Amino acid sequence: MSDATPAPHLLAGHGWTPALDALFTPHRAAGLIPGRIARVDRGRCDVITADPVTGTLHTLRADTAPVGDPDPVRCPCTGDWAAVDAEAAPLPALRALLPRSTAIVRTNATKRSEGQVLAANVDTVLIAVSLAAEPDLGRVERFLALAWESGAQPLVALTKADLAGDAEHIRADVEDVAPGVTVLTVSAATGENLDVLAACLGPTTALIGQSGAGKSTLTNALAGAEVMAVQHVRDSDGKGRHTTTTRELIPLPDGGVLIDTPGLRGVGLYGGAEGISGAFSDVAALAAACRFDDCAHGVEPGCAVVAALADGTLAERRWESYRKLQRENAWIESRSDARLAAERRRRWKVLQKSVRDSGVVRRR
Ligand SMILES: Nc1nc2c(ncn2[C@@H]2O[C@H](COP(=O)(O)OP(=O)(O)OP(=O)(O)O)[C@@H](O)[C@H]2O)c(=O)[nH]1
Ligand SMILES: [Zn+2]
Repeated sequence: MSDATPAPHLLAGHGWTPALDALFTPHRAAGLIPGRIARVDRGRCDVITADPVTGTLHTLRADTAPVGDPDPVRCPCTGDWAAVDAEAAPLPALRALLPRSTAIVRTNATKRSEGQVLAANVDTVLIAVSLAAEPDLGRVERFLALAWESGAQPLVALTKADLAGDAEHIRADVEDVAPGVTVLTVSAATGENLDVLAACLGPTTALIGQSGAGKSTLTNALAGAEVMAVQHVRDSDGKGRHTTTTRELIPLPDGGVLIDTPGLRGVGLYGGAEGISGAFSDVAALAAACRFDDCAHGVEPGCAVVAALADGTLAERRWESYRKLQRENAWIESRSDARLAAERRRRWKVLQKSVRDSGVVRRR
């Protein structure tokens, strides 16, 4: 090195930042090393660490028990940064998790009042929606609310564009329900827009969507390698189905990492008030323009929502979709663990903000 600037940290390509480095100081003093969790399964995880002597990255198999928590939302997950005790015996162990900047949390599919973290410390939430059939706009809105709630920037990829008759027309419809979000048509089969998509990704991107949306195929296309198993269904008997079951952190050729998540059947929001406001910023703006602050958008005079529904500026379908998500959120927030989790996320956000405001800025 001819100049005095320090070499970037070996984990910089995996999202390590000066802000995280500052947070890590006490752990470094305790002889621990930083690592990013690539996958978690049954009390163990794969954690990516850097060896400063050899200048190479290593994936360690580590024990997650020391950072286990009765609350599943606080348990280690893909994307978390951990303080790793590499010398622990019989195997390396996680000693602490760094505070999360963002987290995609949905309600657990089996225990509805419990949260499940799909990915942590994500900058971009890439929502894959297949164009093989007409997209369900309500489901797209639900994914968008989940994405906005995480604290990361959503991005929509309409996949399998090669199979759609009028991809541009559908894209315009989806864009209408996604204020503030870029919506791209892509095809892993033809390569359409893959370069544009790659340029839109943040340092860490999590890919979410329904099973069969083409997430693993897109991951492979973006990674430029066969890193994920793709569904191959033998036509005769429907057997031989391989779908994504674990989350993996995959480095991308132009820098940054991608987290593929298992296909989601249903997306239950988990403390989604901010997410719903983000996904429905147009509706929130209308509601703010009503004459009365406590307008119930029914019979009140000067209701901007009713006026927008009457003149068609706000679609009846979208208004109903908004109200449905709000009702669902009211129910889930009435559950104490969800409420506690929402409070905790607010505290994380405040902490992250104070880290950002201290002048050490995250790469965007
Ligand atoms: N024609 C076409 N087919 C595609 C494209 N991308 C994916 N597919 C097909 O869509 C099917 C599902 O793709 P996957 O990548 O396995 O979908 P997934 O979202 O990862 O599914 P899960 O792992 O179950 O969540 C496979 O048969 C792919 O070959 C595309 O761009 N064009
Ligand atoms: Zn109103």
